Amino acid sequence: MTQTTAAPPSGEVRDHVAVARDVVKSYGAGEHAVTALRGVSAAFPRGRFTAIMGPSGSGKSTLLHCMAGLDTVSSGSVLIGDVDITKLSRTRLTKLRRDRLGFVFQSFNLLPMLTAEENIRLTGRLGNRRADREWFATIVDALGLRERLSHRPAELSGGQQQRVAVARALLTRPEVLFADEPTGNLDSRSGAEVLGFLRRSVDAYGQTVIMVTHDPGAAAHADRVLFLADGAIVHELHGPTVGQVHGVMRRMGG
Ligand SMILES: Nc1ncnc2c1ncn2[C@@H]1O[C@H](COP(=O)(O)OP(=O)(O)OP(=O)(O)O)[C@@H](O)[C@H]1O
Repeated sequence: MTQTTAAPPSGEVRDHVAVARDVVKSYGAGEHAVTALRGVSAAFPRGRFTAIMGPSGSGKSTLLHCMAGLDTVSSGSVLIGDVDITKLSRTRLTKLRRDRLGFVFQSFNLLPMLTAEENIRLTGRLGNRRADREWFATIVDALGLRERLSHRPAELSGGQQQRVAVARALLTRPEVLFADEPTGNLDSRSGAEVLGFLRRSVDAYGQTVIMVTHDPGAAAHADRVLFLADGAIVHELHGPTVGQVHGVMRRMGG
């Protein structure tokens, strides 16, 4: 197995909540085959915010989906904690996703007939213990949703709907929150609110966040930015500024 500097030796896996090892992903077969990931290795530290950037078609969403068990890999492995999810049966993978991972997508994916509160509680796995009630209240207040809990999605702005989706994703205290273009459908002010909350969830609650974005301003909220080009990680920034992210994207032609 080839290993890049981005992947830790196996003894260090416990410090990384998610690890990709030499992940290859091809779609289709024969002359129509497209290789979206060409042996990507990357480790995602616990309690850190990582952004994934790169030109359109570089493999960002494919990497996120493979890391989150939403898509299969062609070869290589993906660890969540110490579990290689590429080896799990479909049933066990579904359970792991439900129990240990959270998801936020560009489209908010709320159920239109349910209120904001019902959408947030949708996973149905929050008990009525005091700690659970307090966590629900903490998230709702931090996201400014207290006055909106009885509203249906159609009665909420895009930014409010995405905040409901973020609340739903965080309610189960996932080991990793995966976000695919979470601000892609939002105006810049609503986007900044959602990003500010993701940042606070990392700083205040130790949340691990892995986010795909096109937006250098969004990526600058992260602790680290990985840059993909043509299915491979080609650059990495720590403590990125908007200007630095722009600079790398410009050099990549993105
Ligand atoms: N289901 C699929 N079937 C066939 N090819 C696919 C599929 N999904 C992605 N691809 C291809 O894999 C490559 C990487 O796609 P991916 O969506 O991961 O890129 P991306 O960097 O997220 O792009 P964008 O920024 O435009 O969303 C592209 O060439 C894309 O056309």
